[in-house]
Amino acid sequence: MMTGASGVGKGTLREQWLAGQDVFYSTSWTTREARPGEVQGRDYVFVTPAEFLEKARQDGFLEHAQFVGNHYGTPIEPIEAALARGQDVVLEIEVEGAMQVKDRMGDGAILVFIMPPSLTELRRRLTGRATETPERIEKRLLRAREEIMQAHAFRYVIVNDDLNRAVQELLAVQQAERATQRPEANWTEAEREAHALAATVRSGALKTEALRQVVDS
Ligand SMILES: Nc1ncnc2c1ncn2[C@@H]1O[C@H](COP(=O)(O)OP(=O)(O)OP(=O)(O)O)[C@@H](O)[C@H]1O
Ligand SMILES: Nc1nc2c(ncn2[C@@H]2O[C@H](COP(=O)(O)O)[C@@H](O)[C@H]2O)c(=O)[nH]1
Repeated sequence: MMTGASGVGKGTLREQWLAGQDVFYSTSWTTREARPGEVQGRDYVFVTPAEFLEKARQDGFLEHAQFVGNHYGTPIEPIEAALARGQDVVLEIEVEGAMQVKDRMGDGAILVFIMPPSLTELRRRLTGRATETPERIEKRLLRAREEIMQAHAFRYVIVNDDLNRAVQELLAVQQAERATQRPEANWTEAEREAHALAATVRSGALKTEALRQVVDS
């Protein structure tokens, strides 16, 4: 599961990371307006607040959260169906929902936080994407500061400065996590290399001071 601030590049990374892979990407429900070019059922299931709240009342979400004035949630049924088919499931969600997944699934969920190189760069990316008003960009950046300070709660932290390197790190995490389900003696050389690379992006040694430097930069 990928989490991190809005505009850090989660969607961009996900497209490159999962290209050609047989995994299930969970399409979220949201109450926000569709942006030009977004397609109902592909980018999101766009619903009214009443429809969203009814689904939540029926326990139809694995997690759900409010983000800058809108509801977002991961519908549980498609995930259960994908897991029953034996597919790995990928979520791309904000931090409050990611915390809910962590609480609910424990070690069963592989949690990756995507970190921006700096808040200045995050602002540049949100502005460059041109999907939000200046006011909404400021609200998303405020939320980003809180989200970044929680990065250490996730198993891996990958900095999305160089996109290609970040994709390689995501692939390594995926390969390493799959390998750890088998005895180490049976790992291939590629799995050993992936494990070593994944170890460099474990969140274990992350200090609050380092997170503060990102939000102040
Ligand atoms: N490594 C990178 N270097 C420079 N620009 C990047 C990089 N990764 C992504 N971007 C750009 O940053 C912008 C935001 O990326 P993207 O939409 O993938 O973010 P996101 O985290 O999925 O956002 P949201 O959570 O709001 O959906 C896009 O314009 C994208 O092209
Ligand atoms: N908790 C959840 N967060 C989600 C979900 N789907 C997307 N998101 C995150 O919301 C913000 C804003 O998204 P945007 O499309 O309006 O830019 C971003 O961080 C998304 O990753 C979800 O199902 N649950």
